Amino acid sequence: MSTAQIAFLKGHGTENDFVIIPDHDGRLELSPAAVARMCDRRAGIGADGVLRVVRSAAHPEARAMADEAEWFMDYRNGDGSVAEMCGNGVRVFARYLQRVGLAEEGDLAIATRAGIRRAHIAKDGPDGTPGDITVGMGRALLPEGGITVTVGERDWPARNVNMGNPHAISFVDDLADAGNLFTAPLVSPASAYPDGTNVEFVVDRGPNHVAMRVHERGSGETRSCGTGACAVMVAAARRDGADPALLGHPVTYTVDVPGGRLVISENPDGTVEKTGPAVIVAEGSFDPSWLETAVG
Ligand SMILES: N[C@@H](CCC[C@H](N)C(=O)O)C(=O)O
Repeated sequence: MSTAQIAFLKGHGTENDFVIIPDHDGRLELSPAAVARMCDRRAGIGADGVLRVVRSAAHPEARAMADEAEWFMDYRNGDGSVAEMCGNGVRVFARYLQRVGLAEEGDLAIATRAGIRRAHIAKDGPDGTPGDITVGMGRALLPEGGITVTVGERDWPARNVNMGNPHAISFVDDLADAGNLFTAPLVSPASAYPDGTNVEFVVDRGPNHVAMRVHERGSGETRSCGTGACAVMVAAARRDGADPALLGHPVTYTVDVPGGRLVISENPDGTVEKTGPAVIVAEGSFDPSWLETAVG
C-alpha cells in the first residue's frame, strides 16, 4: 500500500537555509518535533528553519490577511519553535511561489505573523542569475533601556531593536570576539526579552558598511539573519547619527553576513527595505512515517 509522500524543497537566502513544505490547503499539523527532525543536519534534511506555505484563508493566524495576501508564511525555527518573522525566509518563500508559477516577477504580498510584507521580485540577470528580491520589512521599534550581552568572560552594551521579532545588537572590535555562537549569549535584563531574542555582533567595514554574526533564537549560529541585518542597519544608523526622519531622505547600509551581502534602507517614514538573493537548490519528497508520529 502506498503512502502519500510529503513534498519539500530546499532553499536559502545568503545561506540562511530552509526546508519549504508546500501545504497549500493547510492539512499538515507540523509538531515542533517534526520540524526539528527535518532541520536536523545529520538525521534530517538539514536547515535553519522550515517555511510552510499555506493559503492565508486556510490558516487561523492568517485568515484576516487573506484579502490582501493569498499566501501565509508559517515560519518555524530549527528547534521547532514558532517565530513572528523571518527576513531571509520571506525572500525564499517568494522565490518558491515564483518557481511553481504562483507568483511572477514584480510585486506580491505575503502574510506573516508580523503582518503583511510586500516583496518585489526583480528580473533575472542576462546570464540567468535569479533577480534579487526586495522586501518591505516594516518599521523598527527601538525600546529604551540598557541591555548587556555576555559571552564567556566578556560583555558588551547592546541596543534593543524589534523588527517584528526581537534583536539585541552589540558593536564589537572584531567578530571573532563573540567566540562560539552555537550556544545563546546571555542577555540581560531578561525582562527586556520575555520570549528570548536573536543576538547580533557587528563591526564596521567602511562608511555605511558593516558586517555581522548572529545567534538566532531557536536555530543557533546561522550564516545570515534578514530581520537581524535590518535591526543592525537601524542600530548602526542611529549610532552614526543618521535618522532618515530627521534627514528627510532614505539612509542605506550594506550589511555583510557570513553567507553573503544584504542592502538595507530606512525611509523617512521609518519603513525598512531589504534587498538580497534567494535560491531554491533542491526538491524531493519523504514518507510521513519518517517523522514517526511527529506529523499529524
Ligand atoms: N533567519 C530569520 C529569523 C528567524 C526567526 C528568528 N530565529 C527568531 O526566533 O526570531 C531571518 O532571516 O530574519
